[in-house]
Amino acid sequence: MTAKTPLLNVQNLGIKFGGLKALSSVTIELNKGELVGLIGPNGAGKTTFFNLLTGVYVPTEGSLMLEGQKLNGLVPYKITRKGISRTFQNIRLFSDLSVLDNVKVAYHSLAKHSIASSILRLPSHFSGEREMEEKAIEFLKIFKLDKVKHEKAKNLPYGQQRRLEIARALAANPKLLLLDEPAAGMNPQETEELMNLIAFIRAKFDLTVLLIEHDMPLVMGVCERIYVLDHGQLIAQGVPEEIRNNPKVIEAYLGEEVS
Ligand SMILES: Nc1ncnc2c1ncn2[C@@H]1O[C@H](COP(=O)(O)OP(=O)(O)OP(=O)(O)O)[C@@H](O)[C@H]1O
Repeated sequence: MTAKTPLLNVQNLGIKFGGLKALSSVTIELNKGELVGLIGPNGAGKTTFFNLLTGVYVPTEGSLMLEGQKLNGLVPYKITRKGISRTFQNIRLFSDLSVLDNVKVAYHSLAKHSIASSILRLPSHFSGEREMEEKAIEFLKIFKLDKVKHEKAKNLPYGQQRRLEIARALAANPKLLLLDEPAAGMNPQETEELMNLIAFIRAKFDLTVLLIEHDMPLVMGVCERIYVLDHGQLIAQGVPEEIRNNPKVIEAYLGEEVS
């Protein structure tokens, strides 16, 4: 990758569902290390964009490149291995597994020890397991979840479940982390803590982050740049101050306050 190659390069991306163009000609570039927001009114196409980036949907137009490598047509687990992880708008944890196991599952997808060594219980299986557990616990400490590591995920309070989802996404060792409304349902104090946590993990893990969020103070406070979608099209991009004052953005939100 040359210095000028963006980490993520999305050109003229689009998808149709039957007659509906859910996304049309979307061009977005993210440079390594950036923390960027993706906003837009309900139904604008934000989650569809994440689903295209992660291989859940296959684009009907345009291209997707990560570090200069084409992602179009790759299945989700291959895209995870290439370095894109996500969280979901509606939390998707393994609710009956422990907090620790939820994070270890993400490691298993990347594990060096083979399935054969696991089945045969070879020494490499045990050292792999130990290493995985140690790393998982390290992550849980960062997210202040180590004390509840043996709890079932479903028994955690909502804010902790959201943090666990991010911890799990990070365990897959992404270059690009996609967060889909991570502050949804959080109270103001939890939201503030989350903002600080996102900034912290970006620096610590050398991440690039793309954040979908309806909480405008959060987006404006934490993101360096923002893209705005409306009816499947990109209507604005810029630094928070430009977005706040952009008439197209204000109109798209139909009088909703962009504070
Ligand atoms: N699998 C699908 N089949 C048909 N239409 C779909 C599908 N997925 C998304 N859409 C449509 O695409 C459009 C964009 O939806 P999307 O969920 O991406 O919006 P969003 O910006 O994430 O909205 P919200 O903020 O409400 O989550 C909507 O009209 C939605 O109904």
